[in-house]
Amino acid sequence: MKPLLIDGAWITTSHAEENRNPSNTDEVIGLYAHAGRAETQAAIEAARLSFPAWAASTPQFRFEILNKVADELTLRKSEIASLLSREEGKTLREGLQETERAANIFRFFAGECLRPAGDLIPSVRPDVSVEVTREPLGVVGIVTPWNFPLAIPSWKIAPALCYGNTVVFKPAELVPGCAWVLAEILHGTGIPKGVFNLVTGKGSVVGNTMLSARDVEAVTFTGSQAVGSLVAQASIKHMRKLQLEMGGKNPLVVLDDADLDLAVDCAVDGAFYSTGQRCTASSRLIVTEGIYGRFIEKLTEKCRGLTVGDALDPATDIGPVASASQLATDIDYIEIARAQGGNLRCGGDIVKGHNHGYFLQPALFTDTDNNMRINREEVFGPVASVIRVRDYEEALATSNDTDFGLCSGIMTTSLKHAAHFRRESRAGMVMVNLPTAGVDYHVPFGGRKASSYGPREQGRYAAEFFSTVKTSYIRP
Ligand SMILES: NC(=O)C1=CN([C@@H]2O[C@H](COP(=O)(O)OP(=O)(O)OC[C@H]3O[C@@H](n4cnc5c(N)ncnc54)[C@H](OP(=O)(O)O)[C@@H]3O)[C@@H](O)[C@H]2O)C=CC1
Ligand SMILES: O=C(O)CCC(=O)C(=O)O
Repeated sequence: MKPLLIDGAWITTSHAEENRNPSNTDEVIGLYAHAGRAETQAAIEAARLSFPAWAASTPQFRFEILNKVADELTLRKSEIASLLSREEGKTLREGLQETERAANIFRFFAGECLRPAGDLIPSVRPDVSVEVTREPLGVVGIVTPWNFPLAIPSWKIAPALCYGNTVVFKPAELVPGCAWVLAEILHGTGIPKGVFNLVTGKGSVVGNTMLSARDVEAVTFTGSQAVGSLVAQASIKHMRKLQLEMGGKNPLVVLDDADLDLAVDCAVDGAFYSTGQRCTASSRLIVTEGIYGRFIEKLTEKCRGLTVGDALDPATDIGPVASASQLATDIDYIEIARAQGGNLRCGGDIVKGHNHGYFLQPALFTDTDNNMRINREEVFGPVASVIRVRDYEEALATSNDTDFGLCSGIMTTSLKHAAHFRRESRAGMVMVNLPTAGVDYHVPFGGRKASSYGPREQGRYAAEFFSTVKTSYIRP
């Protein structure tokens, strides 16, 4: 059994669960301890007790710890990427990219430990100066989803530790393996005991215990809207600092003047790579009349050419869906879209001959309108739909007509339209002539409306969530 990490010690439990490879469900990857209430409370207590010393540690010490994690992730990237692909179903190429991204995130925040923070401001009063400093929050609870089992934990754990907080980390039940490797690496750096704690287990047990604990000063969560709102309700009782990253229904607008090949490539990448299981996925393709026919033809041809298969097979373009329940959700939405009048142009079938994995041929719908459920609700699978519009104005209005606001994109050679879209799109991130998915690791990440709540993640903006500001008035 792979144990929990609490207060610097590996702890086994009376209950453990196995995880399996979604490319081949006969393959058991490992057996992982499931924490109960008592273990979760012990992890929170360890994080509370270790906080003062970690908060007071030198930036150089924290820099060295985070840098060692980056080095180790880089050194072990092939092994870790292969585990990621076996556990979550991303292709090996995508697994390697995610592992490199995690290493870069730790390296970035190692550097952040050493960068100046704060301001010295003259007061409006004579002989007084104002010093604005940043301080850590305390114990931070980290709750993550399964779709980026290494990168999302990294972009929460690295800044939490960088700014002097201690951590209790609860990964998604589906992907304990990547979380465990991250814990093993952190432990191996010589990080003081209790500063980083791993509690694998159920959201309803570990997550709930974390949310009801007074000593958890802040919670950062990525996952579904349904669980996000539970996290918010539980946290508000404690007036706890909160950061939520939830779903998206991201539009990719394709205008008449777009480079056709580039538009098709970006649509395929954004909609279907990583099996469409990205909150930044381009699930709504909004296409103007003049390019519609040519775009659909090329896109359909390209979709038909995608190879769905085992995540570790180098010939695979699209790995399996991550779980049986996600596959059932995808199939449900395909049926709903059909029933509401969508035309299933290609894909949408379970791939034959792969009985031991969750393989779905990417589904492309045409003849949909923005009011259909397929265009209003997040599917989180390899399912995309095309909405035909008259012109740029209708495309912009349609792209903004959504409850979500994570990411948006436009394919055009018109500087005027690109600039207007960048300004008027009501999303946290805007892409011009790029897929909506696939973001940099050193710049702010997050959205608007139902997609996100609280300060942005990643880059220097992460300081807004993971630290608090103190304003001191000083008369010598
Ligand atoms: N905007 C974004 O950045 C992203 C959004 N998502 C969204 O996440 C969804 C898929 O991820 P998924 O992991 O299934 O999402 P969930 O919301 O089901 O789970 C996210 C995390 O919350 C935990 N959790 C579940 N119940 C509770 C609870 N009562 N209290 C505290 N924690 C709990 C889960 O644990 P357990 O696994 O044990 O249930 C998991 O660790 C998609 O629908 C997508 O919309 C995903 C990735 C990124
Ligand atoms: O598109 C990306 O690079 C990031 C996506 C993401 O964070 C997510 O799907 O959870």
